[in-house]
Formats: sequence, structure tokens, C-alpha cells
Amino acid sequence: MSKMAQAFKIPESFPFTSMDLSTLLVFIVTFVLAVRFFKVKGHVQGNLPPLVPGGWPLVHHMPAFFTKNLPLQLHKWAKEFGDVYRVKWFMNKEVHVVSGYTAIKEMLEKDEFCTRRDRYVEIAVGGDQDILMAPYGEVFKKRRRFATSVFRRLGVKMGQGSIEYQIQEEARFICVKISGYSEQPFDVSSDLTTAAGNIICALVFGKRFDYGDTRFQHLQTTMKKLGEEMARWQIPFITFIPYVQDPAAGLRFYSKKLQLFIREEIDRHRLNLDPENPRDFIDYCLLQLAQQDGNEIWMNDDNVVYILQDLFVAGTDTTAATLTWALLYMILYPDVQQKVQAELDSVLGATKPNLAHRDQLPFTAATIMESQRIRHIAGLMFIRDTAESTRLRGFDIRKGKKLVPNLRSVHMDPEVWPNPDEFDPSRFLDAEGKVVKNPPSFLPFSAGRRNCLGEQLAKMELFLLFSTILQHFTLKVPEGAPTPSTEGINKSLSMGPVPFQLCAVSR
Ligand code: HEM
Repeated sequence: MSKMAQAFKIPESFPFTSMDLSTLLVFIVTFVLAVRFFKVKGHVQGNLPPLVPGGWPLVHHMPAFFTKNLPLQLHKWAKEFGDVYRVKWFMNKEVHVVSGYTAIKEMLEKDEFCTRRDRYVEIAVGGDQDILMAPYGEVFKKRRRFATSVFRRLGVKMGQGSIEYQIQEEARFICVKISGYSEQPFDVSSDLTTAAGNIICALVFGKRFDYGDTRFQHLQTTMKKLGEEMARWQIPFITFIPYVQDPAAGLRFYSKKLQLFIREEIDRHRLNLDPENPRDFIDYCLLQLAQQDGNEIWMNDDNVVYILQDLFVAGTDTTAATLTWALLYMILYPDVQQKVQAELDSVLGATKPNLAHRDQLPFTAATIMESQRIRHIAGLMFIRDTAESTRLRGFDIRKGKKLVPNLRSVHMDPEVWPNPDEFDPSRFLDAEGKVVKNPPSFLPFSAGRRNCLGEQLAKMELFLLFSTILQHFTLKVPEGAPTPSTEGINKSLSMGPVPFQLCAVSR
């Protein structure tokens, strides 16, 4: 018998005389596990949101997520389990789903939920090096404040010095492109992506590209591929699946390509930077880099690349997908299209639309808003992380828990929007026919401290591109073609319509 076993030898007078060393070890292990179990139970205690019952062993609710319309499935559960509930994914991983305007607004406005997490998008945007995925804190605030002020200085505003001219130019170019289809069927979404991409180029690089420019085409292809890679990881829960191969290889590859393009432009800008006359977003970044004092570095050379990449990633497909939905609804609701055109004709005649016309074109503005309500491009907004344990709608939410706000439940709430599946722009007009200011239960650009940085720019683009296209063309379903579906599909970070074709007849 070993010395250790001798030391543990149970005296014969001990009641369990048969207890030997291994029994004792089993006893200790069981005791430790029991203590741990009760400790965890104790920790979990509190008013947790309800857990959706049922599910399969190991994979829990996972099979239910493989549906064509996940926001709809989550919305159905919300009706049963309330505005904050829990679902489980592979290996017991939990996600909190937040639904309805009140709960989502409360969530978006709490600092504790202002950190966004998405493992795969983080790979593309350099982890926390940018704005989009930077954790909520001082560095993030400084970068965001900087970007907002540069936007303003570059003309993302009403009045003098507005970027409106560049957007109007882009609207003119897209109309020329559409004319070129000679009323034959075409897919408008790719032209809208080109237009939206070019507006970001104007802002960031200080120039637009001709549609045929090979560098621009290369940029467009890279963006498209990057978007497709991001779309593969759009189902929030999928990021919990352990992988056998590197699923982010494509993301890495295409984001590096986009970054290379941006770095080349930055190098070009360095050669002829005039500190007295910054021309574009890159120039302002270079001036900021030169100014920063060593103690307070919140932006370095790499951050500049990642922030510029954000503007392309977050600012191209989002705008293009929203406009594609709006034009799709015009061919599905020709009476609404006619009403928009009648308003444009009576207010503008042959004058090209500018931002000052927005107030005089309430039905046109309301039609854009209704498109954003009925088909939101970010049905499930970015996943948020709980930075500190806190409460939401009276429930305890522990640090580290993931939250998914379901925007469908806000925009399709029949209590606020009767017959939510009906496309009806008049919902956004008041009794005097003016656009309702701050409509309830409407969050196309989100809210709180992480709301859309490009909201103003996007609103300018949506209005000018939509009104210019409808001023010049009547859009139709091609002769003999089936009616396009209103199903959404994630082709990038945004949800756009299933590809469809339309014909544009000159007016
Ligand atoms: C119709 C077009 C657009 C829509 C519907 C849209 C919508 C959104 C939404 C829903 C978010 C997420 C908010 C959240 O997590 O709560 C967001 C974030 C963001 N958007 Fe947009 N967006 C659009 C256009 C743009 C444009 C044109 C830009 C820039 C050029 C832009 C830049 C950003 C950035 C940088 C963020 C992250 C902000 C942060 O984390 O602080 N977006 N957008």
C-alpha cells in the first residue's frame, strides 16, 4: 500500500468501513460539482426573460431557425413569450430576442447594450479598429464624433456647401444608364449599387468614377463578393456553430482586397495634401493623424483604412437595397407610382429635384418611408452584447449576454400599422397631408448612440435618386413576366428583394 493510501486508510471504527480511497474521491468530486451547480443556479436566479420551451437535445431551438423568414418566426414567438425572451442554440448558447418598439427603444438607448458583436463582421473590419464594430467607449465616441463632423464639413447637410450636387449628378448618370436599356427588362439593383458606391467614392476619395472605369469595376466586384461573404453569416445564431474549416477565409480575402484599394487611394492623397483645403474624407483623416498628440491616439493609419471601409460596407448596399425595395413596390402598386409622378410633375415640372423640394413633395417622401417600413433592410439588427449586467423591461440581463433586436416586430405591428402587409404611403401623412414628424414604431436607421452614422446622407440619396428616376421613367413588370416576389434575401449585410427585372418606359 502506498504512503498516500495509508494516510487515507479508514479506521475500522468508521461507520462506512467499506469506504476506500476511490469512494472518497468520488464523494469529493460529487460535492464540488454540487457546490458549483448550486452556485451557478444561485447566480442565475433573478428575473430572467422567459425561455422558449421545447427544442431538441443538444441543438435546442436551432432547427426552427432554418426558416426562410427568421424575423417572422421570432415575431411569432414574441406574441407568445413577450417582448424579451430567450432562445437556445447549439450547446446551450443563449440569445435574448427583443421585440416591439418600446422594448427595442429601451434597449437601444441603454449604454450597456451599445456594444455590437459579430465574430465574422469583426474579422472583415479589423476587430475593434473601426467605428462599426468598435466597443462602446471613449475611443469609439471620438472616432464617431470625428466622422460625424467630417460628414458635415463635406456637405452632408442642407443648404450651402451641401453634397446634394454630387448626388444629383449621380442621379443623372443612373438615368442615362437606364435609358440605355431602351425599355427592355433589366435588374435595377446593380445600377443602384453602382450609384450608391459612387456617392461614397465622391465623399471618401473626392471623385466619382465612370461606370466603365476598370478600377471602379474592380472595387464594385470586391464589394459584391465581400457582401456575399458577410451574408453567409447573417443568421445571428450561426456564429455559434463550431467550424471544421476556416469559414472566414473569403471574408479575409475580400476585405484585404478592399483595404488595398483604399490604401492606394490614401497614398495618392498623401502626395498632394493641402492642409488649407481638405478635399474629402481621406484628407480630413490625414490631417487628424498629423494633429494627434501622442497621449491620446484613437486613430492610427490602420484605423483610417478600417473606418473608410466601414463607409463602403455600411453605406453602399444599405442605400441600394432600400431603393430597390422602393422601386419594386412602385411596379407592384402602379396607382401609388402614378400619384408620386403626379406630385413630381405638379411641383417640379421639368426642374430637377433638389433637397429643398422635399417639403413640397410629401407623398413622394411618404412613399420612401413606407418602403422602409414594409421591407426593412436590417430585419434583425446587428447583435448587441451586454457590457454590464443590467435590466431590460424589468428582466435581469447578465453581462456578456447577446441580444437580437427584431425590427420586423416594430414595423409590422398591427396595433400601430393596421394591415401591415399593405403598401400604403398615406400612413406617414397627417390630416393636412404633411409628412408625420417622428412617426411612432418606425426605426429604419435605429436609435440611440449606435444609430446609423450615415442617416442624413442616406435620406438625401433616397430622396434625390428615387424622385429623379420616377420623374423620368414609368416602371413596369416586363410583359409576360411573373409578378416579382416581396420575399427578402440577404445578398450582403442588408436584406434586398429576390432578384427581379423591370422595364423603364421614358416619360
Ligand atoms: C438607407 C440606407 C441605410 C440604412 C437603412 C441604414 C441603417 C443602419 C442601421 C439599422 C444601423 C445599425 C444600428 C444599430 O445597430 O442599432 C446602421 C449603422 C451604421 N450605418 Fe447605416 N444605414 C444606411 C446607410 C448608411 C450610409 C449611407 C452610411 C455611411 C456612409 C452608413 C453608415 C453606418 C455606420 C458607420 C453604422 C455604424 C454606426 C455605429 O456603430 O456607431 N449607413 N445603419
